[in-house]
Amino acid sequence: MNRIAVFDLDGTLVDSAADIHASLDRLMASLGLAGFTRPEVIGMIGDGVRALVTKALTARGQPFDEAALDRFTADYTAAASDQTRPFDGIPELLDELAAEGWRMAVCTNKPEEAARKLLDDLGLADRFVALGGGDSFPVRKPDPQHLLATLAAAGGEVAHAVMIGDHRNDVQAAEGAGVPCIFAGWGYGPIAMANGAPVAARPGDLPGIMAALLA
Ligand SMILES: O=C(O)COP(=O)(O)O
Ligand SMILES: [Mg+2]
Repeated sequence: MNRIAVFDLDGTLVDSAADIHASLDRLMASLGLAGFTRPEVIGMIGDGVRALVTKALTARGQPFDEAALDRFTADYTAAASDQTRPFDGIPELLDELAAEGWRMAVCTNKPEEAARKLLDDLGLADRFVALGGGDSFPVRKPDPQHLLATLAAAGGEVAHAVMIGDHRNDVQAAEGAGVPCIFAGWGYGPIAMANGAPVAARPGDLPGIMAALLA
């Protein structure tokens, strides 16, 4: 049996809000616009960088600006691991799953270059057999093809896969792909986004729930 766990990144594996916040506030300051509170930024994470910058500019009454998005993406990619760390219990979880023979992949709406650099900087890159970023394929979460393409790149099969994420986009992508999903209760999305999916309160709860879902 070739069991595979597909993880979301922001709010699931890593606590990345501080670096996203810092980068976004640098962009806003460069445009002469007011920054945001941490809860406001967390509420804008989940749909990728284009959506993030669009929401931020809209909140300040500004139209979308492609050059601003490019500047944000470059700034954030360079700074992605300044303050970002794995959530408590994640390194141990990845060790445990690897020891149990799980293969692991990442399916994130973060741009692939920033996601790869972040996992490299945190020493986690070699844990994952594939990474599907927000710009790796023509579509991204909540489109199930993002998850299915990541699974295919990892050599995994729907029947032996579990998705773990903290946003409705993760739950919807998994549902559309026919993959069971576990909601990361420690992440950025309100629990209501689980929409009936089992909720793990902490990373250490995952192996038991994952095994039960694939039993
Ligand atoms: O970049 C985002 O907006 C969200 O990224 P995630 O899919 O890893 O949570
Ligand atoms: Mg997330």
